[in-house]
Amino acid sequence: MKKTLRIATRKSPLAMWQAEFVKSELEKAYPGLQVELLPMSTKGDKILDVPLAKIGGKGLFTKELEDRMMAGEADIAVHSMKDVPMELPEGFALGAILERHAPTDAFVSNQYASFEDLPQGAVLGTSSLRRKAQLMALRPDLIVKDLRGNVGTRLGKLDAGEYDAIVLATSGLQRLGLDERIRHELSPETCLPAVTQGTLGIEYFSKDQEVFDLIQVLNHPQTQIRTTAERAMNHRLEGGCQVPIGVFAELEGEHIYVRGLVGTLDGSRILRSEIRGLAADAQQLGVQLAEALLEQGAKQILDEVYADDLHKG
Ligand SMILES: NCc1[nH]cc(CCC(=O)O)c1CC(=O)O
Repeated sequence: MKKTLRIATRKSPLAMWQAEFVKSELEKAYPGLQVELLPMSTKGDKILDVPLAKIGGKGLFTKELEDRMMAGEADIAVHSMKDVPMELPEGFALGAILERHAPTDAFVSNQYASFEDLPQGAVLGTSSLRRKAQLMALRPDLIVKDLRGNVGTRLGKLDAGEYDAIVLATSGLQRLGLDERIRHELSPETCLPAVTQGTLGIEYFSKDQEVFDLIQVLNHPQTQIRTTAERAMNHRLEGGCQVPIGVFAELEGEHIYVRGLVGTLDGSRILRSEIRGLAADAQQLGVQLAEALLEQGAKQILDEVYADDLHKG
C-alpha cells in the first residue's frame, strides 16, 4: 500500500481548504497514509484585472496542476468541479466525486437583508455571466459590476463600499467559515446554480490503478450521478465555465430531475427546460435537456455570447 500521496492544489484559501479537506478525509480512512500538499498559482489566479469570461481558454484553473502531475511531483489534483473542463487532457481522468456541499449562490450585503430588498438601481457585484443574466432578468434596473478575486478579496470590495451587494457561491463561504456573511441563499428558481457548483472532484492519472483504488473511499455515487447529468448538458451545449448557463440535477429515489437554462448576457431572454427520468440514464438525460434548449434557440444565444467575447478581446 502507498505510504504517501501528494496533492496538487491552487493556493487560494478556498482551494487550500479543499485540499486540506481531502487530505484529512484520506488520512482518516487510511491511518498509515501520509498526505502532502503541493500548492501553486494558476493562470486563472494570476490574471485578476480581466473578467474571467474574457481570459478564455480551457483549463484556466487546472492546467498547471496537471503539468506538476506530469512532472511526477503530484499524484492527484483536487478541483472545484465547476472549474474542470468538460474534456480532460489525454491520460487524466476524474477518479472520485465527493459528496456535494451547498449548490446554491449566496446573497451577501451589509445593508440589505435580501435580494428582493435591493433598491432601484442598486450596484450588484458578481463575476459570473450566469448570475448576471438570471438576476438582471428579475431586476433589469440593477447595475451589475464585475467582481474578481478570491472570496476574501470579493468580501473586501463589498466592505469597501464598491457594491451594495454581491452574490457568490454558498459553498465557498461555508468552507471558509464565513457563514455569518450569508444573508440568504438564492433558490434554484431565482438563480439556477452553475454546473456542479459545490462539488469537489479528484483528478488522477487514468493508468494509476493504485491511486484510483485509494481514492474510491471518497467517491459519493449520488453526487457522481448528478455530476454526470449536469456535465452532459453543459458538454452538449459546448459550454465552458464562463457562459450564461445554469443546470441543477436532483435525485428523487430512482429518478433524477434536471433543470437547465441559457440566458442572454443582459437577461432579456432566458430559455428554460427540465427533464425527469431514471437516474441510471443521467448522461443521456443531460444531453436531451441540452437538445431541448438548443431547439428553443440556445445555440444562437451562445454564439452571440462567444462573438461578444471575441470583439471585446
Ligand atoms: N469561479 C470560482 C469558483 N470555483 C468554485 C467556486 C465555489 C466552490 C464550488 O463550486 O465548489 C468558486 C467561487 C464562486 O463561484 O463564488
